Amino acid sequence: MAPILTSNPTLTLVPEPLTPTNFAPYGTAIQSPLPRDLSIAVQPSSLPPHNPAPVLANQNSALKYSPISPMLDTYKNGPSGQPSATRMTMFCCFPRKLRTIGSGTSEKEAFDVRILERHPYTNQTFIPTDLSSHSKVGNGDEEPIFLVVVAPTLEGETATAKNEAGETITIRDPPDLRNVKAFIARGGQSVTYGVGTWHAPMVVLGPRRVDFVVVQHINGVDDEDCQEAAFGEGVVVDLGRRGQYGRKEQGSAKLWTAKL
Ligand SMILES: NC(=O)NC(O)C(=O)O
Repeated sequence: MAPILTSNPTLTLVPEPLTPTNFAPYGTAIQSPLPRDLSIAVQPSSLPPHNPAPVLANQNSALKYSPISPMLDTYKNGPSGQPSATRMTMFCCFPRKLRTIGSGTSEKEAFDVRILERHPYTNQTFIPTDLSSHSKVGNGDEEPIFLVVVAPTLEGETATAKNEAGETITIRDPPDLRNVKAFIARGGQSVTYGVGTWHAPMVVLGPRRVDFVVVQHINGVDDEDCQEAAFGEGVVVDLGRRGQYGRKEQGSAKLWTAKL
């Protein structure tokens, strides 16, 4: 069981659409730099500048962008000195249960963030499989989305928590629970959590399961592979009206329809 932090903040988060820019402080948001309707491999020089610049590959039938996200391994800084290896895993993530907040016409759905975790010596990439990058809006036929919840690290600080045995322990470099952020990601997007970035276990929202290929490093020492911090019901993601997952009457329809 994850240690439970003794401080219990109250915070309501309205998620933003995930973009490479707004996620940059926490890692990398990966998405195609090309418009969806580009169906021939054009000369790279005819495209807007991009970093990394694309090159033609695969008998000129592909545009290759490399590197798109780093694969970082800092286990050499871990106390055990245990060697690490690159690991590819599949996480089959089922839709999460939501809670109703408000009442009557202002009734909304909400997700309670009750736990954050981090990988202090590796970054970690979640790549959804079987998710169309063409998310539809509407009842019944919409694609699932996933919620990416992250918190900055209070570097060099400690927080008090209770472990399973009820003992008081300290968590080093704990999450800054006053500055948690939530992002909505959709098909066509992947996410790399930076080394040591606090994040919620993957949250899939919508009608069906999403399977993710996950790439990271691992050395088999529990506390070096994954650290967790649990807390009470205070951190809530406001997902808007029922079935809309953050899509509001105006403006935030962009959550679903934002172009790459
Ligand atoms: N992010 C997530 O869903 N899970 C992990 O980070 C994990 O390693 O368990």
